[in-house]
Amino acid sequence: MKPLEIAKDIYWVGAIDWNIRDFHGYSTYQGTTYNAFLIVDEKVALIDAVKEEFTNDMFSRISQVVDPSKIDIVISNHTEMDHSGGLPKVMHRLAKDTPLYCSNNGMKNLKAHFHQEWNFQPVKSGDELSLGKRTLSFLETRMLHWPDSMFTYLPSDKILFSSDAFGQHYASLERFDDEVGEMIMPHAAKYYANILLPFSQLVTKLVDQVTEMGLEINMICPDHGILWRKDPGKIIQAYAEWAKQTPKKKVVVVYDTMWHSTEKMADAMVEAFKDLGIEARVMHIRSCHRSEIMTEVMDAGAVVVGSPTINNNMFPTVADFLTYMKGLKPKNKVGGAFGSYGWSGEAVKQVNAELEASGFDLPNDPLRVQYIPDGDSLQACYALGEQIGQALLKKVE
Ligand SMILES: Cc1cc2nc3c(=O)[nH]c(=O)nc-3n(C[C@H](O)[C@H](O)[C@H](O)COP(=O)(O)O)c2cc1C
Repeated sequence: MKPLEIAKDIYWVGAIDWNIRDFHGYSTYQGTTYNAFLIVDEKVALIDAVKEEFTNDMFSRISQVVDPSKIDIVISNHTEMDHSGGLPKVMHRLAKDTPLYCSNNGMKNLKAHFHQEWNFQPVKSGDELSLGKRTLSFLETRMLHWPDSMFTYLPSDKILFSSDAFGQHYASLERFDDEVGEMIMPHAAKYYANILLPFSQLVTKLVDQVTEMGLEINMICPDHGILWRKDPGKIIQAYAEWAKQTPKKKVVVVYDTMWHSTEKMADAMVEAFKDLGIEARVMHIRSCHRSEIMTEVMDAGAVVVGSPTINNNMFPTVADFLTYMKGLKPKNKVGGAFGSYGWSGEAVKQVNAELEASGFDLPNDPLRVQYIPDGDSLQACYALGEQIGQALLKKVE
């Protein structure tokens, strides 16, 4: 468990969580890392900590650089437990009056988490903190993605410690973008789609602000995954693009089914998308994790959702997905609802209402088919696919 010197006297002292597969409902099929950083100057500063159960890994790495009890300053960029969980053990090892720098909301949230009277030193955008030869500055990034979030910037080395922004859930021995190459981008996109998407307007503002400030950046150090040193501008540019939510000529067909009738309807609609030259992703909800589906939804111009009726309701997995998607507030999308039923058929209307409440453009009435679709019903599904496809093409023109 060695630390890694990422720049002179600046060390990655985080932890690798190879085996986590579910991160608050987000599928992390390649694990994740909790990145913490140590700056050794006249004063020694620790930026962020790790998830509670990885605290000993972090201490072991820190110990190879300095005695952990010699840390003079602790900085918390974000209160969420995957970064702050280790803080009580850290603070316990340090002198009682060791300052803990965080945003004002960070102070409130840390108090609400740990109920400790640490020596909080709340900071706001533009505040500076000298470590000796180096000086840190702070930039509040409220609601990206919590009220307490902030960045810490080190102008002398042009390093931005960006908290959760620009992160990815990806466990590896490699620490840098140039060591892993392009394969990291889908992980970064998934992270954006599932964590930052609802705050896209703020992302756009932040990117503009950073550009206006002329902040020079040689390296971005997020709190998860690999660090961006080869081309940090690339991930900033990707965020600027994702934040626009420009609809693509692509439709995501999301459905569940008990006896394949709703699936048959989905297949007929997909034929229409194919004939219109529209890219389609077909995702059966119990085969695809909701966070994978959201990654596909992010750049799609249309999402059509199918559900059979079960006990006068939509299928529970469909409700799960719709609730999840609604919270992530995707924008600029055409929607549609369809599904099979037996006798009362409430599901399709419910799905349609949820899509409407989530701000989708719904060019058509929802389509429901009793039991197993026949040729005419499949024709109707094809026609619905055509109409949704046309509306999508109009949107992306
Ligand atoms: C446990 C169960 C409960 C059902 N409840 C309803 C219901 O309340 N109202 C209704 O219209 N159909 C109900 N159905 C019938 C299904 O909606 C119907 O079989 C439909 O064709 C299933 O579509 P699927 O093959 O896509 O799952 C129910 C079916 C099952 C198995």
